[in-house]
Amino acid sequence: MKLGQRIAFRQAKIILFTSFLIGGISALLQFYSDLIHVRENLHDSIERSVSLYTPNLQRSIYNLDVVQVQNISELILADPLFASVQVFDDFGDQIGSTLQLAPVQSNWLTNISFHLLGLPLEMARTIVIPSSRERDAKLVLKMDKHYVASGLTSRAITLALTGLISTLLLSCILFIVFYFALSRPIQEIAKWVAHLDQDNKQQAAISPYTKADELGELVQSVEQIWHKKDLANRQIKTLAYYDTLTDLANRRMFIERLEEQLELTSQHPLVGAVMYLDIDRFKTINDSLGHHVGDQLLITFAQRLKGCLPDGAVTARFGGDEFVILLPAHYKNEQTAATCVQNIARQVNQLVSAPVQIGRHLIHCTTSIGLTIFPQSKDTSSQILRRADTALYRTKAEGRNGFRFFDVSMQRLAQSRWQLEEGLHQAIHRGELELWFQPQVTKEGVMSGAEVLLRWRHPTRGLISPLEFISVAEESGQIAAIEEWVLDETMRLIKHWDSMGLPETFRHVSINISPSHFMQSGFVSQVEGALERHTVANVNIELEITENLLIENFEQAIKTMKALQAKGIAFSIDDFGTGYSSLRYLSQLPLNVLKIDRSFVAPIDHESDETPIIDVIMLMAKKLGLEVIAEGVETQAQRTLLTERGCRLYQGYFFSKPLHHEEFYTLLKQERVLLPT
Ligand SMILES: Nc1nc2c(ncn2[C@@H]2O[C@H](COP(=O)(O)O[C@H]3[C@@H](O)[C@H](n4cnc5c(=O)[nH]c(N)nc54)O[C@@H]3COP(=O)(O)O)[C@@H](O)[C@H]2O)c(=O)[nH]1
Repeated sequence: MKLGQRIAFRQAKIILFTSFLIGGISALLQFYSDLIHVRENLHDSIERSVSLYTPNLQRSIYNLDVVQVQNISELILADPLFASVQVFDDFGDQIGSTLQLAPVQSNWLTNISFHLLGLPLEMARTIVIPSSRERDAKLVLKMDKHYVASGLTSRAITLALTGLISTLLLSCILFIVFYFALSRPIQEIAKWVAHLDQDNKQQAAISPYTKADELGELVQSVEQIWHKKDLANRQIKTLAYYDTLTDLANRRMFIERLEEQLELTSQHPLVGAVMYLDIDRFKTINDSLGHHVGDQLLITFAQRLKGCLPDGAVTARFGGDEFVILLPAHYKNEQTAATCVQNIARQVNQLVSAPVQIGRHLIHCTTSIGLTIFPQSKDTSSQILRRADTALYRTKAEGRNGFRFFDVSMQRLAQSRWQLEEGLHQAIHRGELELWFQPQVTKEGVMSGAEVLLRWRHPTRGLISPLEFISVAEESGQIAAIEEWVLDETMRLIKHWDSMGLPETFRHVSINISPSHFMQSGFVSQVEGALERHTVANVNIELEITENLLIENFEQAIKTMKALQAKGIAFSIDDFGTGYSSLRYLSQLPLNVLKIDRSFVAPIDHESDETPIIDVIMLMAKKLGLEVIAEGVETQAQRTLLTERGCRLYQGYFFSKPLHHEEFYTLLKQERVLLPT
């Protein structure tokens, strides 16, 4: 900072100016009062001298005693006030005169002082002579300018000097007092604040001023503001680099660390690894048990992960249930890295699979992991992450709860999956989704209902099976929108067919519902909305759900089912027999139909004896008062056996393959018996 800008400098200037102004004014006042006083004294002295000698002078002039007159003149001149004395008689003749022998020459200072005193240089006094009638005698006195003014001049000089010295002294004292009381503390506070601004924590701890005055309050306020700012800074840093839910690193921090590792591997022949993982069926757990339970599960998952990783590993959460682990480049070669990473992944799979108690829910979850080693040629952080993510998808596609290393063929699969996901976003709006129906028939071959099966007529790839895109829709969160379209479109079609006429034997239509969609909070109102938009009078709507969904989310499922049952919706369990449902569970659910899974029907032809399972299913259905439908019936032998076991409804290629809705309606209108001849 420049000297002129400093408070102390400006303060010194103000003090000097003020002291000089006040000192000057008081000196002038003092000088003026001295001037009045000196002037009065001079007048008195002159008057005294004149009045003292006037009677003798009068007498001497009257007596024409020239010698005496001269003597008196000299006596008057003895008074240093006068430079010369002249006496004139009543005839105007000078009869006495005297003057100083060596008068001191006056200078400009005495001239000014004399002028200020306001005295005439020469003054004449009348001396009355009693005998003379015509005129009076006269005493003419000339002032000694130097002597008369010297008192005032020296007084003025003394005043000016003492004023100057006292003003300078006062200024110095004031400056020192103000400097130590104000300027210096302000300077120190300013220095302290400047260091605070550089986030200097040590500096913040040393208070520069502790007195309990306004500056002390200022320092306290600054300290409080700094602490708040420091806290906010730390919060911003935490938000920028950490995941708030789990306290793990976030994507940004992970990428920075990964790039540091890439830098390291470019200089040293070392190998590291990245693990990409997610919790299997997390979306279903989250949607069905609520976000609070989902959050608790993520926190527990994060803690378990941290507990089983080696020192130096960076664990991050990228969002949702996506976790990524960086194993730093410590390994000497790819082989060692792969073995270690594999062991860690196995450990993670095991640890995570231990059940988690959250409130009253005991949650069993598993994890899928994708692994990759780095560096590979011209690796970047995003390429490494993409490789690990691709390997994760492979793990999921191959049945979840495990781990896979990335290989090149996965890249192609990931590419095509990504294309599917992108295309699905547009499929509804572009009218690429189609409804197909597969007849469900009685043992007499009469079509009593149908299952709605979705198809995607892709602009370049042709007809795509739901087997290919339903899992993509589930994983990318598009399933609810797609199935909402299926619900709405099915009911619209049924209403339309009903208005054109439907066979009386055709009584129900079943629609597949994905578990993650079924467990969403808005599901009931979605179905109600579709029912309201398209009142379907003569055909029952049946929703097909899977066993595992019911077991995992029993309370929520039962609530949803009951709400929809009240609106006339029926429920069937798809793929029955492949899950773990018990009689106790099933008896509590508002179910209507059990669908025997294709995997129990197919072996009938190969003489493998699955009939005990079919018998048990039939028995369970009977006990629970449920209808049974066998799916995947392809041969007469299968049909015969199922009929013998008491099954009355069938679905399968033996009767009809799924048909485009227009073709299906044509078939339906024919009211044909669907039995191959
Ligand atoms: N969540 C939703 N899932 C849906 C929806 N639409 C279909 N799907 C499910 O996709 C899976 C594959 O369906 P798809 O390719 O249509 O296959 C169905 C039938 O074509 C097939 N089938 C029927 N009979 C036979 C047969 O005799 N042999 C044989 N090999 N296959 C046969 O089975 C599928 C129907 O199975 P299921 O639903 O279990 O009754 C499938 O799992 C569909 O559920 C949708 O809108 N949402």
